[in-house]
Amino acid sequence: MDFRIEDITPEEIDRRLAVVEPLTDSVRDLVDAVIRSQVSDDELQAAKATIDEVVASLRTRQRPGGFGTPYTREFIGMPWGNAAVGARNAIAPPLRVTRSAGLAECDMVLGAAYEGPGGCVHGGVAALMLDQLVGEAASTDGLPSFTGTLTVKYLRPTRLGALNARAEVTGREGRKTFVHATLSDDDGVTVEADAIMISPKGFELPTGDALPPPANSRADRDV
Ligand SMILES: CCCCCCCCCCCCCCCC(=O)SCCNC(=O)CCNC(=O)[C@H](O)C(C)(C)COP(=O)(O)OP(=O)(O)OC[C@H]1O[C@@H](n2cnc3c(N)ncnc32)[C@H](O)[C@@H]1OP(=O)(O)O
Repeated sequence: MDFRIEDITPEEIDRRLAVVEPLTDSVRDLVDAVIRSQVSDDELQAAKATIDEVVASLRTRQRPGGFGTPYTREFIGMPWGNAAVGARNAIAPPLRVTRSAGLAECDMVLGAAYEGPGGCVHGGVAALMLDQLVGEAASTDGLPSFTGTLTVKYLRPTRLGALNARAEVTGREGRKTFVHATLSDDDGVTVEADAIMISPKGFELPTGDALPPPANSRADRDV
């Protein structure tokens, strides 16, 4: 796993986020536009040529592998490639998670890019959102955890649109943390999940303190 240190200041994090967040938003918009566009085939082909040019320019200098999760010396994480929260990842809705002891919560809007059954959220996407939330709830006491087991129960179809996700720690036993999570629409819970999260053996934070909130967005940095 990539836990590299990047020795940068909070101001430099903000500066980088101010550049990449709008870019990622535009790519997100592009994904949605491609799915829902009703322009002609000629216009679609012209769009492809334009997009290919942009991709080629971005590939002139490229990091090998994934983005990883760099940390500052103050242990602020920058998981900007993360599939649920990453500031540089257009696949991420992105989730803006609020945390308190043993609790993680967020509102989100899942649009056309997250469709499984027609008009509904893909079951794997629902599991992805809940996996992130259980990870964040389990980590609020300072140690990161891996998902060991995630059991997902789909109670009824989740319509695309505005949703809320919530995860709460229900117990701890040695390195194991038990977490219950829900995904809800305006009418109540559509998906629930139970997770067993495991802290890595012998892992200690360099500071010995609780993790500061990760810097996934300028909104997080304002907290
Ligand atoms: C202020 C706030 C700041 C907040 C700041 C937040 C920042 C941070 C947020 C990050 C949020 C990311 C959220 C994404 C979360 C993923 O997506 S994680 C990726 C998916 N998961 C993985 O890839 C995990 C792969 N598996 C593994 O690496 C290893 O199997 C594990 C899970 C680390 C366990 O390995 P291990 O430590 O060698 O386990 P082991 O010593 O054999 O067993 C320890 C105990 O766990 C149990 N156990 C082991 N494996 C499992 C299992 N799979 N299932 C259930 N129990 C198990 C054992 O039975 C044993 O129990 P006891 O005997 O103690 O009762």
